[in-house]
Amino acid sequence: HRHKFWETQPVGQFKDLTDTSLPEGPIETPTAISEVKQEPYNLPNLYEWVTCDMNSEDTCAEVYNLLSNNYVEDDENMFRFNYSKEFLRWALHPPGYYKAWHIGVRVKSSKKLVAFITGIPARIRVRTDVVSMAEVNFLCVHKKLRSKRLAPVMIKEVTRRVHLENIWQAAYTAGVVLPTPITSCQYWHRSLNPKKLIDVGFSRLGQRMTMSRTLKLFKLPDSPATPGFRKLELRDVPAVTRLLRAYLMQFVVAPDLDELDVEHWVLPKEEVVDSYVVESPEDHKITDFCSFYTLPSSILGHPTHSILKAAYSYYNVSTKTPLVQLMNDALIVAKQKGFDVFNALDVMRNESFLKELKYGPGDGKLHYYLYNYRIKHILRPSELGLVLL
Ligand SMILES: COc1cccc(CC(=N)NC(=O)c2cccnc2OC2CCNCC2)c1
Repeated sequence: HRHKFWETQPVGQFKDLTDTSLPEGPIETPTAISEVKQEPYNLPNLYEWVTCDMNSEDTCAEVYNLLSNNYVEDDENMFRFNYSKEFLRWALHPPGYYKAWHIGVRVKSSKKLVAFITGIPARIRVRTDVVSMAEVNFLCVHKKLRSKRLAPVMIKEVTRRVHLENIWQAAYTAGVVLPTPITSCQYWHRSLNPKKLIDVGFSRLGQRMTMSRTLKLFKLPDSPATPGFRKLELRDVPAVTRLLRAYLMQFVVAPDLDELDVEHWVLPKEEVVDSYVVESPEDHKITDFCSFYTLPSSILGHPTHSILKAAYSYYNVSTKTPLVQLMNDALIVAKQKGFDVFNALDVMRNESFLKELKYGPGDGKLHYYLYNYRIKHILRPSELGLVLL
């Protein structure tokens, strides 16, 4: 009824939540690859599958335009994610990626791209179990093709192609509740450019607050406070990998990142991802690290502003600098770079700095899911060490 499709899938079902006899781990056992459906699922007649080569400028532009006009909007339909082409190429080309997992649907006659879904390979640890998974993302169906039940067949097709690579689990997020979240995170926003945020309706002037009082409230210093705070460089990757691996061990679910992963995911990339280290002035050791990714949103129907420049907290590790000070330095450099807002989920240890750094709660939740992997108890957001793009 409500979840006609998801009730047919190997995911935690709501009815099983109370059945504590069910073991933690894979729900269905892997099959031989020869057992996996060899041909693509059937699409409605007018449409055909296409593999999207994101290294092709034309294809990347088609994907960009589809997402820019049809991807996720906020609950009030005032903003829509506007992932850049550079960001999409970065997000979809991590070490070991499969081009076949970048799946499009075209109209046979016009060749117009009308739907998209992607997977990338990732090693995700669940407690002590490191599992090869697909991170599924960017599911998008053109606004004019909604309710044609295209999403279920796209999910089945990406699952089939993931199975063909002998991978049987996946991780994904959604703004809606599906069977069954492993955790549900609250998102928070820290104003950097409060005047613009109020102009475009992202924020409202607090009660008993004037604009000048609001500007003062969110004002930040011109430069970071922490001595040794600097941009991450290639030479820092081994040290940051050690720092990050040790830090992520405390969480129940977290990526198992090696140096190549860290180099791909956190080496600074203009307008895509920014990352900073704290190099101790005494002994030049890397003691802390913070990072955020660039995900602008289109502002729908505003007369003078068209883009909201948003930074999203990514991975942050503090071993010497207090996390709150490290994250305030992240706000300072984000403001210097012209971001309007800095977003964070209440995952990992983020709860410890959100209120102190004047984040306000967002009006929605981001739910995390595992495919074909049952966990015994729903996690607290602070037990989650995984940030998806
Ligand atoms: C401000 O523009 C928006 C445009 C579309 C949706 C939303 C609300 C929203 N759904 N936000 C999030 O999902 C979110 C809030 C904080 C941190 N990460 C987030 O989502 C990330 C991770 C999941 N994939 C999308 C980006 C806001």
